[in-house]
Amino acid sequence: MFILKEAVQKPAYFPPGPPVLPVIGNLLSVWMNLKRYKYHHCVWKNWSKKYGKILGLRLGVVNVVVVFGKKYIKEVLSRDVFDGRPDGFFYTIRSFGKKLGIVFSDGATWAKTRRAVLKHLKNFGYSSRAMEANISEEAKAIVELRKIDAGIPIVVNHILDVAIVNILWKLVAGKRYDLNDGRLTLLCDLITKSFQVVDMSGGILTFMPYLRHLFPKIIGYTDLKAVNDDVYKFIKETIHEHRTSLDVNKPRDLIDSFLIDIMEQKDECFTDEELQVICRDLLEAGVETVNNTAVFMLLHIVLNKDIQTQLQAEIDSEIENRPPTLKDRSRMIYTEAVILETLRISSVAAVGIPHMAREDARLGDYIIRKGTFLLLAIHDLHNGDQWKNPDVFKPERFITAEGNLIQSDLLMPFGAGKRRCIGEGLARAELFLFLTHILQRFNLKIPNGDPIPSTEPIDGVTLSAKEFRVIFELRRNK
Ligand code: HEM
Repeated sequence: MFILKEAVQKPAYFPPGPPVLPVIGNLLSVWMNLKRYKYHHCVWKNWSKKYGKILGLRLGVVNVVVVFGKKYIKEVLSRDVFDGRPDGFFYTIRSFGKKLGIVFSDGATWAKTRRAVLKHLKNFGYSSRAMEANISEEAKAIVELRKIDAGIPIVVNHILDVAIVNILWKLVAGKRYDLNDGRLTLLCDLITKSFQVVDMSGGILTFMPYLRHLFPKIIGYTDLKAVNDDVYKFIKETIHEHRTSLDVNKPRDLIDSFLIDIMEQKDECFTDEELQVICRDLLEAGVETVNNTAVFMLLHIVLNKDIQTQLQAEIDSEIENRPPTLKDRSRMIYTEAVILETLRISSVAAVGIPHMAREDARLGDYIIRKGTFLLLAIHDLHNGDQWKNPDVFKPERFITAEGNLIQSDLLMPFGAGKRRCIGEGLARAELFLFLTHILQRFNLKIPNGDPIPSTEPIDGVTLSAKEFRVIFELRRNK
């Protein structure tokens, strides 16, 4: 086979990486290494052992750099020159072929959109007591539903996702769905499926987009298109309902407020398409991440009986039988440590969300050319040798000898800098309230005869847990 070390000329000072082939670059080696290492983030990690903390890849015709270690990850996250988002087909197919919304846009339009979305979310209760009440209402609904099937084994991977949509959708669209709502459940399943066919680098669809005409199913195009059609049908209907009942003097939620911005032409970037992509960004970024983390959290708890017992002891002594509140967090160090340990060991955003160099810039000893995609090795930062026994789920690593919580700067599940996740506060509040509500009422058990569930994730845009069953057994006197 024709493999030459520098068969394709890499730019001067490009970080070192595996040999590249003409046209496809490293794509063949990625594919072959995936067979061995199973996960994209493990392939990058293995190469970084040989080539260093700033790993240079050529995927198809795109330069991709994977950045390892706290120092360089922080540097990328804090410098404006690296705060772009990739242009590839995978990223823009979800937004009408353009850079719209918050997650995959950049420059001045992104900054304006991010500001406007945060302002509107706050106006409707984001980060307030109303949001807490909203999360608690959903946590109670989850508990009520589990009481019905208490004692019966159930697959837990999707028992939370409609509740998570509801919490966001109340702010975005002023709406709540029944936790068994058929359409919402299907929509969540479709989003999950589409997240599992591609990884965050955008896969073949970004690097060789023309292959979608030849192998649409294999490279994930069929699933992405299906999710596009269904998600936008749902969003367009929701926006239409809002438009037909809009009172410009009484905006009810984010969609109403944005429709008013569009009517008043406050800015040329406020368009109907922009609003649709914002809704999609919030739905996808805010549901899959929280659901996957919460499911991993339940998995670690069901696998570690001692941890479950300690959590329940803390809940019983600090909360007793009243509903949990966010105020309880400051006293519930062990519960908070379990959440941090889950965010560490099961880092669902394994390489963050890709950044892009907006100009040529130096990073370490290398020049990162304008347009280079930057993936951040967050999973490795959270699971590397810098942690003692990183493969062991041990909440105590986040607790000092005096019993205080440790905020480690090696833990960056939500990114950092200007593009830091806008949902961090919401996600942390959801994880706390879901966990405390559930363990206050139930013991979680693996059904007799079921295999011990694996903590090995499913690869994808975000990592997710493989399907497993749990019995929710009502606690005595609860
Ligand atoms: C455990 C849950 C979550 C995790 C682990 C997570 C993680 C992340 C990460 C790593 C980024 C990229 C930061 C960067 O580019 O440097 C991000 C961005 C983002 N997240 Fe989250 N997230 C979570 C929950 C949420 C929620 C609940 C929302 C909904 C409000 C949300 C909305 C967003 C948005 C809109 C962005 C894009 C920000 C931008 O590009 O300016 N996320 N998140």
